[in-house]
Amino acid sequence: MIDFPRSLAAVHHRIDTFDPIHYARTRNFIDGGVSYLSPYLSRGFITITEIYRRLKIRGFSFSELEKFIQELAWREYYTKTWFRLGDGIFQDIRHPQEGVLHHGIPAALVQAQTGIQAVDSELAYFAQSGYLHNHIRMYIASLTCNVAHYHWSAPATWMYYHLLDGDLASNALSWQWCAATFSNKPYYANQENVNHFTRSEQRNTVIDCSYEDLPQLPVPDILKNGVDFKPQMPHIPFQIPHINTALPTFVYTHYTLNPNFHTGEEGNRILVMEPSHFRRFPMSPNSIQFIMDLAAQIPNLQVYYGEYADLGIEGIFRDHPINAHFRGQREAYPFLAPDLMGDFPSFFSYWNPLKKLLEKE
Ligand SMILES: Cc1cc2nc3c(=O)[nH]c(=O)nc-3n(C[C@H](O)[C@H](O)[C@H](O)COP(=O)(O)OP(=O)(O)OC[C@H]3O[C@@H](n4cnc5c(N)ncnc54)[C@H](O)[C@@H]3O)c2cc1C
Repeated sequence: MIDFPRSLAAVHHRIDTFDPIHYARTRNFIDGGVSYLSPYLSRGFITITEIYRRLKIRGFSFSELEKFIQELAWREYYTKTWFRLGDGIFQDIRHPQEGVLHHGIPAALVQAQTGIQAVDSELAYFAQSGYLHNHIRMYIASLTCNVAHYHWSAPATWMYYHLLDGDLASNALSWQWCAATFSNKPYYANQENVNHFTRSEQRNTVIDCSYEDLPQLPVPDILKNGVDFKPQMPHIPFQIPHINTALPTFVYTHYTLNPNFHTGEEGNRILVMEPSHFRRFPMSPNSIQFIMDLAAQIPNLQVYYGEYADLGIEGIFRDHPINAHFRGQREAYPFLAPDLMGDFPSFFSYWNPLKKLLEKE
């Protein structure tokens, strides 16, 4: 099981030993050279800009970095879409999901019994690991939305709950991309594809057929039984933070938990975890513990489990859709190219101009 260390030094070490060239060749394989940086990115503990700078310092050319930066740009694109649409990302974006027969989650997912060994072996310890390879996430979404015809929303909530890298934009929009409510066609993977990228040789599963036949399949019996998802509410001790009103207050959220934020400046530091948010978008005890462990790396950070408005302060914080309702001093979100503005209706309408700017640097 992959380890996610909590210290900033360990995260820097992970970036500094990452091989973007090997990544470009192998990222789609279950044993490929992926970065395992997503939990830190989702929590804002490191930013894409910081990663990019560290890789540039190591002397990689843009073409050597391109595949990895392009993947990071997907995260930026999804974040930008969240800024643009707000809560609209939690509904079918372009058009309703076609052919929906079920709501809820296939019980086979929760029980790790889809019959597809490469998927089940990852699902079996997903609640402990808090991580799934991107291709496994895509297989799960294909199976759930396009083979078993469940609406994407409840399965996305279940996956988000367990992921240490849970990011509402990357999550909802990736599910919507697979379910074709945010893309042009549904994503399908058959057993041959699963076997290739997971280095397995399984046959006779519910998806062991051609790409012509896969969309026509009746819902496999093993995926018919749906369950409702019953998350646990986080247990975070309620504490009224001590605030020195003579000093500025730096406000963090579980999406903007950056140790470099106004580092070295004197001030109050408060991580705001809003119960109203966690009731709507629950996270597992493991994910909450991960947030607490990262928060502990920031000196003098007080954890406040309560509503921001009830603090009665106007803090200084990094702009993010999660804190759209905060009052105070909003500082720019650290995008790779802060001046690149626009609506970007598709990923490539964002990536093409971004690539041009980065190539010039
Ligand atoms: C159904 C589904 C749900 C997902 N839910 C989340 C989620 O809640 N949080 C999350 O961070 N990512 C999510 N992803 C995207 C992606 O799977 C993870 O970011 C990636 O697997 C994280 O592992 P890594 O850092 O080792 O990836 P790497 O392959 O090393 O990628 C590096 C970084 O690029 C970005 N990236 C890579 N692939 C994608 C992608 N397909 N979409 C968006 N960004 C990408 C991420 O920031 C990632 O950390 C989801 C994908 C799917 C298909």
